[in-house]
Amino acid sequence: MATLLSRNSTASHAVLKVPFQLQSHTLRRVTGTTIPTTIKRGIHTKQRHINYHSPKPVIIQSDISQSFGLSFKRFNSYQSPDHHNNDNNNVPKFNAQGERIFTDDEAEHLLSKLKKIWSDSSLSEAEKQIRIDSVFDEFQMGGLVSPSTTMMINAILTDQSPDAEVAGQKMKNMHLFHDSLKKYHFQKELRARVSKSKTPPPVSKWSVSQDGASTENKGKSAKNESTENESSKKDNDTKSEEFNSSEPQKKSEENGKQEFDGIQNYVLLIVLSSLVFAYLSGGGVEEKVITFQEFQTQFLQKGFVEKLIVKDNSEVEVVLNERGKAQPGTSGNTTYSFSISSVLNFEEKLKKAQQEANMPEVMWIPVIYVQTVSIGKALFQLAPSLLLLSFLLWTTKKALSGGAGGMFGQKKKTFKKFNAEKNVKVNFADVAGCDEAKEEIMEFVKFLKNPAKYEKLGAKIPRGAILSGPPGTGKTLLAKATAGEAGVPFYSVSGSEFVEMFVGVGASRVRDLFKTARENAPSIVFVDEIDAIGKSRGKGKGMGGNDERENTLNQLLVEMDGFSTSDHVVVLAGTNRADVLDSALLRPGRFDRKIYISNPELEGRKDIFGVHLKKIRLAPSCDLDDLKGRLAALTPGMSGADIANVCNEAALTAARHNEE
Ligand SMILES: Nc1ncnc2c1ncn2[C@@H]1O[C@H](COP(=O)(O)OP(=O)(O)OP(=O)(O)O)[C@@H](O)[C@H]1O
Repeated sequence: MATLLSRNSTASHAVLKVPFQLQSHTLRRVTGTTIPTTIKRGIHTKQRHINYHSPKPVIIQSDISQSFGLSFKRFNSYQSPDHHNNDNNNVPKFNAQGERIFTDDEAEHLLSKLKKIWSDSSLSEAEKQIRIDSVFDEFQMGGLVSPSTTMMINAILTDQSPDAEVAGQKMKNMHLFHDSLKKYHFQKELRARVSKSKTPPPVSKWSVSQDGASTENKGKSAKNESTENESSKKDNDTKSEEFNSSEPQKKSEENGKQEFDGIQNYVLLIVLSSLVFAYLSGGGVEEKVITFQEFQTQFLQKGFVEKLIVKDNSEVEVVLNERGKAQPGTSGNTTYSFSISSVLNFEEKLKKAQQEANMPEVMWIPVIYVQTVSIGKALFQLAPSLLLLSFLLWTTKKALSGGAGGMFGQKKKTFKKFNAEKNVKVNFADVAGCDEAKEEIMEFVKFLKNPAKYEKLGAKIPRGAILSGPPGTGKTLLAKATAGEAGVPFYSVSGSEFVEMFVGVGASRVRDLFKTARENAPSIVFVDEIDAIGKSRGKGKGMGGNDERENTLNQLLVEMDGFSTSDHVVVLAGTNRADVLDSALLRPGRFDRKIYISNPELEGRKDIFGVHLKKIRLAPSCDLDDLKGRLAALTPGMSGADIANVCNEAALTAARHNEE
């Protein structure tokens, strides 16, 4: 019989050549009004032939399998269902090749099940496919070019149900059936490959064995291979007669099989490399921005869109279906997106576009709305607040932990680090003159050396002494010599060091100083320039009085009250202005000894010259006693510091004149 219908179509990735041979009762329906137009409009069909009573079998030839590198089951010839099957309707029927054959009722039953799933809008695409897979399993559905598929196509084309009478519905059912079946077999093939890869690999023909088994294996392997090759060859020969383009696929299968065995050891490496590469290259996803018109003409109208994802109401991502992804020029790694000005506007345009494409409402593209939270974007938005918060936390922490230390590059001043001397080398011999002062302060030395002697008698040693007098008279030197004589640690700090711009810092330092002294008792604390903090309180109020200074003084008073005589800490303080000190400081129980050190008299100056002239090199002709007497006579009113300076200047002058 002559060809009933033959038509070339250009738009298809899966080229099908479909000569149909239909049963006579089917052909009667096919030759009616519906079928030819339906066939003409079918996609995926490049060339179709419907042979009326053709002696040749029905052949559907597909290169879909090549597209996926899969081998779908084929059949060689269509034979009558009655040929090898019994008449029991409940028993599935198979042809001579073991392929499933449907009766008309079975095909219609399967179709009705499929239609029910396709039209269930409550299911996602993935859920639909899972249900379809189980239905196909139940019916033992054959491959894309099996008799069962032919019968299903026939059933779709000759569907007499009312819903199939809608214009274009049969064509859509064809598409849906084709897609579903393709996915079903694709999954099946993948599962088969995975299970195959899990089985232990056969002994390689070139594997080395210690015993003779290798030869046998080799022989077996070779035999199997030759058998396989033979059967493969035979199969090829048979197929080459009937399938015009089966050769490339067969080669691909053979090559794939060999390579699969050969490269399975490298799969893990490749997967890992791919993952690393994908990670480094941003997942290998290429993003393409398109216009709405491009989306409409290149994707929507061609039926390549599975769904649309509207992100943040501003961008639409186009998710392609399998056919769309398989199109030349597109790839699974490419995402297409376009921008929208407003969701309403977009919905209107999409609706219009789908109507223009004559898509029935049930087939309209599903649209999903998502709100994406970009970490980078969120961080960018929060950055100013975070920065401000961090700065506040940092400054607060600094102020609390070390006072002002660190905030403007200052480090926390610890008395241990800067003004702590545990082995003081200075003693009273280094302090010349001021014998009265030495006598008075000697009492502290004795107490610190042997406190038990005083405590036994119930005597309370004075807590502290204020050394006052003109600058450079040796107050600090005397305090240090006291520690040296007593052999106790000496902690000294200047009053001005307590005063900082931050509230609470001075008081905190006083606490630290006394804490350290107590921990290392017996010890001597020396506060130089105590007038910096110990001025009478209340003066200067109303003119920006220094509350911080008063806080520091209060803390000093508290600390001096706080330790008992058993703490064995003596507090000495130096000042040039004893008259301005707060009376609270000077009361008994605090600085109850006031030791005045004036500029040295003649004898005192003579002794001081004696101390400092010893440190410099004198001319051999000089008599030290004579010299220091004469110098003392020449320097009335000079302080100890002045005398030390005179001696030093003399040494410098001698050095300048290259004296030896
Ligand atoms: N009596 C002294 N014997 C030996 N050297 C002294 C004497 N008095 C002062 N000097 C010398 O003068 C230097 C300064 O002395 P010191 O710092 O003790 O004076 P001060 O009274 O504490 O001064 P200020 O009141 O300015 O703090 C000492 O390092 C020391 O070399």
